[in-house]
Amino acid sequence: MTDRATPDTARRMDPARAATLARLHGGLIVSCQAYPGEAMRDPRTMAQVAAAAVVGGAAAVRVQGLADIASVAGLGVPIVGLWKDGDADVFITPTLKHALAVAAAGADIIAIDGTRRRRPDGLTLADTIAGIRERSDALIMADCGSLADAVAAEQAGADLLGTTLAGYTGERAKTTGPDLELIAEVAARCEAPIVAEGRIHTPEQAAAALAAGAHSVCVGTAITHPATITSWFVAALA
Ligand SMILES: CC(=O)N[C@H](C=O)[C@@H](O)[C@H](O)[C@H](O)COP(=O)(O)O
Repeated sequence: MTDRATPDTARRMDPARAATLARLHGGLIVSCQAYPGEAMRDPRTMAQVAAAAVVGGAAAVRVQGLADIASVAGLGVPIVGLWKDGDADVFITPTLKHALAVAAAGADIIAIDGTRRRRPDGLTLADTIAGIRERSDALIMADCGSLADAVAAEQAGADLLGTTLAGYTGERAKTTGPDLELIAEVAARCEAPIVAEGRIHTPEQAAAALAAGAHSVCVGTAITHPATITSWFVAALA
């Protein structure tokens, strides 16, 4: 059985990147994102939300947009950065150019679209990862939507495999909670550490994601999106 705490990929890594990976192991990544037009969409607000998450024990934060990434520097935890751009299917850090900008803004881990879909700049995922490696020391997290994506992303050289896009690409049903089946399938097939992400709404679901084989767990909405959380309560009262 693979020792997922120290997979081969981490053993081959330089010490700084391996240390960042080790800090995430068994930990909670809190995704702090506000969406276009929302009241909390302000880098200062997101930095305050991220700071509160760190006080609560977050092992890392995940933030969207170059200004937000820069605003969380100095929190003392690794930053997973992404840049959502465009209306096409591939919108999470869709191109090499976006990825390099995310690294330059201060991300320790660049979250990129990790699917097998065509990317807007025409590069393959492997080309994109190679281009990032040439110019940046950041770790690379592939946001995947299926087992086939995860297998391909690992082959392309991703350091972390996220289940972020499960239920959003048409390859998997959108489960009510986390896609635990996918986490287990990826854990059985891949050696790279898995970040369980997407629709994890309770501490019990977070623990179940780890038990299914995830290396770490990323929670967004249920911690940092008050409009949605409020709507859950309002719906329960109806
Ligand atoms: C699909 C997509 O665009 N996911 C985004 C990725 O960064 C975010 O909108 C999610 O909030 C994040 O993945 C965390 O997931 P959840 O909010 O379900 O805990």
